[in-house]
Amino acid sequence: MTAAQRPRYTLTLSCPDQVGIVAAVSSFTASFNGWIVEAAQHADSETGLFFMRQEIYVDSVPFGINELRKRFTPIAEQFGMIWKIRDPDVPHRVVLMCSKQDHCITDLLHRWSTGDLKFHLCGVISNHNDLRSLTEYYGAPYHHVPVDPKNKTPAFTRVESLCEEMDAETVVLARYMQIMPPHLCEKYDGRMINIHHSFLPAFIGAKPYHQAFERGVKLIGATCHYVTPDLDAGPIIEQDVARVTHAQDPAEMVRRGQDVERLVLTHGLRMHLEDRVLRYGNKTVVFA
Ligand SMILES: Nc1nc2c(c(=O)[nH]1)N[C@@H](CN(C=O)c1ccc(C(=O)N[C@@H](CCC(=O)O)C(=O)O)cc1)CN2
Repeated sequence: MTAAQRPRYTLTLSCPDQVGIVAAVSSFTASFNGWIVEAAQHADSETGLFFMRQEIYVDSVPFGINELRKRFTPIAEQFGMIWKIRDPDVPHRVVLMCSKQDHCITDLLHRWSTGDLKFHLCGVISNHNDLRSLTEYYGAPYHHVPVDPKNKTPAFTRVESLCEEMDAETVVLARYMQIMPPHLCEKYDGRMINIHHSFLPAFIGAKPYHQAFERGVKLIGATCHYVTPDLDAGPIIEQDVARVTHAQDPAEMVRRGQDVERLVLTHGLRMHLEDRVLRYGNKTVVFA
């Protein structure tokens, strides 16, 4: 087994900044000869918040994860931490959502099938049937939930019950082209991820490439962000851009943009799955 394959606990925390946090957490780990293989921290001067992420070899901890959490609790309480220790033996349960565009979900399904992206795929939900055969090729359950534009409530009630039945921890909108109702955004706050096909905050809403063409931009892009009730305004996880010129029409912009979208979504999901994204307000710390 290589070092990279050696299982790790992931500890993430945020708390009011003060002297002694790193010392306290690191001394805690050292007190039982815990082996820290990765550590990162950020002190945000604007909010006075402190963020930390540590990876600790599981086999260096002489007791189980429940005992580890129990022993860490007094330190967390001392510093007023919001914290989590993730068990690598418990796979991250993910539901993917899509509409008709296949470039993002194809990339996610392939990377899931090869183990490049490590998560438990609970299933795929779509408002169209176009991507059923693709999904079933990968052996994943496909749930067609059509959306009636005149009354969307039944569809999103079904989406919510499916996500509950599948015990979804994270929901990924892989070019799912419906606006999620506020109650679902709140229920999956910080656990619903979208790929928007523009370099936000430019060109929110529908048809951003056409908006970009009309504006004559020289860069197009994609943004992976957490979903909030405010459309395409949630905390940003990852972004990237690609060059365009006067010579590209909207169709070519879409083609070039799709390569950016799929990589931005994959990278953003990877950061989320590895607990590298810590959210505060409408911003994030990403310990890439
Ligand atoms: N509550 C939120 N829902 C969604 C977000 C979000 O940030 N908050 N991101 C969008 C994705 N998106 C652009 O990336 C987007 C999708 C759909 C629409 C839209 O106007 N859809 C129409 C229906 C279009 C159709 O039927 O084809 C609508 O919902 O009325 C705008 C932006 C995903 N959802």
